[in-house]
Amino acid sequence: MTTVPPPSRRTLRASRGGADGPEQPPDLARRPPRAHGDAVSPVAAVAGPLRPLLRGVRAWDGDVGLPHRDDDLRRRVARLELRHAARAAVRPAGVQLHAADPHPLAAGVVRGPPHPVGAESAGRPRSRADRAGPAAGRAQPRRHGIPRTRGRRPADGADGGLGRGRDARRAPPGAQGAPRAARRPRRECRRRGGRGSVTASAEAVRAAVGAVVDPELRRPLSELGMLRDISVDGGVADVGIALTIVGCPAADRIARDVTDAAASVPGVDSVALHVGVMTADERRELTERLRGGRAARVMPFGPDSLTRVVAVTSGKGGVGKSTVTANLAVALAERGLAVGLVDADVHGFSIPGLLGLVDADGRTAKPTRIDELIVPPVAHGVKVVSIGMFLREGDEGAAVAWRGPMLHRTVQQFLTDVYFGDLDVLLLDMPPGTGDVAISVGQLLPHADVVVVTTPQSAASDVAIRSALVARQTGQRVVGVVENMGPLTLPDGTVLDLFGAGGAQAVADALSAQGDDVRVLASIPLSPALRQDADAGIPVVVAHPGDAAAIAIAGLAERLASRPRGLAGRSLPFAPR
Ligand SMILES: Nc1ncnc2c1ncn2[C@@H]1O[C@H](COP(=O)(O)OP(=O)(O)OP(=O)(O)O)[C@@H](O)[C@H]1O
Repeated sequence: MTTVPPPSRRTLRASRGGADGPEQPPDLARRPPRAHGDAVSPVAAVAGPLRPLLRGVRAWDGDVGLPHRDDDLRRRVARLELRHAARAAVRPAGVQLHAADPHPLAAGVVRGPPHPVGAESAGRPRSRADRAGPAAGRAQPRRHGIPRTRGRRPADGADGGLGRGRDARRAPPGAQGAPRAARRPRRECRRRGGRGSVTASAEAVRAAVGAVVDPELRRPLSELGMLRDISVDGGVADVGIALTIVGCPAADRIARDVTDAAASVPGVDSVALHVGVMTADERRELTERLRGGRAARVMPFGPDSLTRVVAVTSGKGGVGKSTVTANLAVALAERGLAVGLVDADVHGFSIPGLLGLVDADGRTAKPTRIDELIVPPVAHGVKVVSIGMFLREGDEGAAVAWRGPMLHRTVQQFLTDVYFGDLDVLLLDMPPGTGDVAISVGQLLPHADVVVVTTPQSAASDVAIRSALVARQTGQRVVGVVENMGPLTLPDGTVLDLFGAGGAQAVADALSAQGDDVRVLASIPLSPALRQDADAGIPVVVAHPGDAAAIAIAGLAERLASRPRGLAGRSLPFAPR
């Protein structure tokens, strides 16, 4: 993947508390995240003339306003979509986060523009399933009765997806047929030379295709109910799949992986792929399954959750908290953990830019919406959500000027409506200081661990102590202090300590004196490489893993990952008599 440095990332950051920014509605699930970079969505263009017909319909389905209940209208819109898509698959102008797709779908397949979902830089170790290709993800013998160890494990889905534990509810293998109107023309893949006398069975093709992992949902297609009719006739595999939504940003990759998986089955000479779209009922069933039985809008990160929640905070702004958080998230993901990252710095969001989720034109990757569920983009193995992804196109540089209730609702929705799946670690990039968001997060996640970032300077460390004390007041546990922008060793061996030294230790000592023992977890030096990589949207732990700052961050990840979770707020697995 070629990631083009977004030169204007800094200018994209919303200024804190500016007054002229557009007030955004707080209900993110009602906002229609548009396909990334889509200048004019083909679906929107089609649905536009139908708007008057749709008026008065209360329940909206997908991001183009299709009504749930009017099936006839749905079919008409679907037919129009097909016709429109056959004319042109819209690509946005300008440079994209992905290089051009070398395997474009056949004309007529509705597809969105390239999307950084699942975006990976060249240097990032890929998940086991990714590394080995689709065939390697083929159904493995399931092991029953063996307790899962948390900690190091392959990326979501690579080890059986829904079978991962608590929220497991398996989808029926194969899915109901797609409506005829949603059928897409065939994508053909012909193998030269054939496989001699081997005869492929439809079951073998279904197993291979079903094991393909959806790059957004990170679960095998068979468990997501995305398989349709699959048959084999004389070496030709006829494979039907259903995407979750029209214009699914991951459509290209799914189609490619499915075709490759089917073609890898011995005896298959060519593959004819039919791409449809799930019905509203199927989507509803899917979102319920993804929630694992949890009611809509219920936070999955409560005290009994197995996900460790770590809020990264600072007293002062500009100490490198967001940069450290983004790199820490990637470093944890590189260790094989399932990691989510919530950019709770709503006014000063910068996480999308730091993780390469902003393209050269300043467009931020958009989450995919499946009904009420928001599927976050994935960057360097980390599922990311930020308010920057919900701003209207063209508004990315505008200020987010919200007061407490709006901020609270936004953070709450990030935690309830975004589908993170089964996470090992959820990191929150907190705004600096002790404002509304810090208090909201304290209320919503009182069992969270807190890491305090400070520079060595006393001006920063003094304020950092205060923000840690507020976290403690809400019940959160301060697990350590990170010193950033520490002394830098120059090539001639001299040491440049621009911000002095010892600030983090002072914070740790002050907090230990007033409560639990708090240690300095890492000292990250000033690093030109870290700064340049941050501006280019590539975490330094990926771009320059040998840099002293990257090594310090990797050490921080190691220390955090090996640290046991606190039991505060968690119910014990027995009842006293
Ligand atoms: N160790 C470091 N060496 C050099 N530059 C750094 C280092 N850490 C952070 N920076 C740079 O410092 C600037 C501020 O970093 P960042 O935005 O992460 O701070 P922050 O604490 O999150 O700020 P805010 O709270 O205002 O969002 C960025 O330009 C970043 O690249």
